[in-house]
Amino acid sequence: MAGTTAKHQSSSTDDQELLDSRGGEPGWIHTDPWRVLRIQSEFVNGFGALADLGPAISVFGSARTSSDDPFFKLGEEVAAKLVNAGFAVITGGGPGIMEAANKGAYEAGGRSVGLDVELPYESGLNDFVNLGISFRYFFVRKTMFVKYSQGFIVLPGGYGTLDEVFEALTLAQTGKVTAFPVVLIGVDYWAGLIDWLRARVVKHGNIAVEDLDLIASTDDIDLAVKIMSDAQPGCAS
Ligand SMILES: C/C(=C\CNc1ncnc2c1ncn2[C@@H]1O[C@H](COP(=O)(O)O)[C@@H](O)[C@H]1O)CO
Repeated sequence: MAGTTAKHQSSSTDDQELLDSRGGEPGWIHTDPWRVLRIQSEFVNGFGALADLGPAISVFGSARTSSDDPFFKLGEEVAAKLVNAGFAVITGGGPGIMEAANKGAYEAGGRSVGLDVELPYESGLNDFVNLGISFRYFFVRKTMFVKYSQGFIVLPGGYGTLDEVFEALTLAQTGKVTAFPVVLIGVDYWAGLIDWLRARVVKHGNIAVEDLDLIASTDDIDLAVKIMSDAQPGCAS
């Protein structure tokens, strides 16, 4: 079987120790209040490192995309175009689409940010990050993506990518973030999901039909970058 599944891992991470203690050893439960200090320090480090980043767009997508996949090239190209449009590029700092976007941003001479997370199977920051921060906790890192970017561009991916998409959509739907475009690159890849949202989720009344407008889907990376630029404060178009 391809890939790595956390349940088969013996090494633990701070995230796992915090979250995965159901019915478990009281020792961990008693240390959780103290863990708050460590979590706090992650927020402080992240806020400090990213405070002067300027306009930025996060680019997401599969950690498993290989460099010969056409979406890897698209990830590079869209990141380079974001840099040329005046944005820094933020990714999860890992392999696959993250590496593609960091490569595109780095080679275009832009800020190429990697927000890495401690995983049982370490991959570390890719070689194209020029501002890297490592996090122990997924939820701290996720705050940084939303707080320090003005929109998300999303290439094909799996659970991690879907989590990032739906977090942004939930925050936009509930008004926690405004003017926050989410553009999915790869019309064919995403069509099934968008069809399902329309045919089932809207139909059952679980989202409003207007909530679909929070998502754009295109194969045109120039359009994706334009959507990001047009959503910026002060943009006249
Ligand atoms: C799978 C492998 C390494 C994983 N390394 C990661 N490093 C950093 N960020 C990651 C990693 N894996 C997932 N993420 C986050 O989720 C998104 C991709 O998840 P998906 O399930 O692959 O779609 C990505 O945007 C990251 O934020 C070894 O190859």
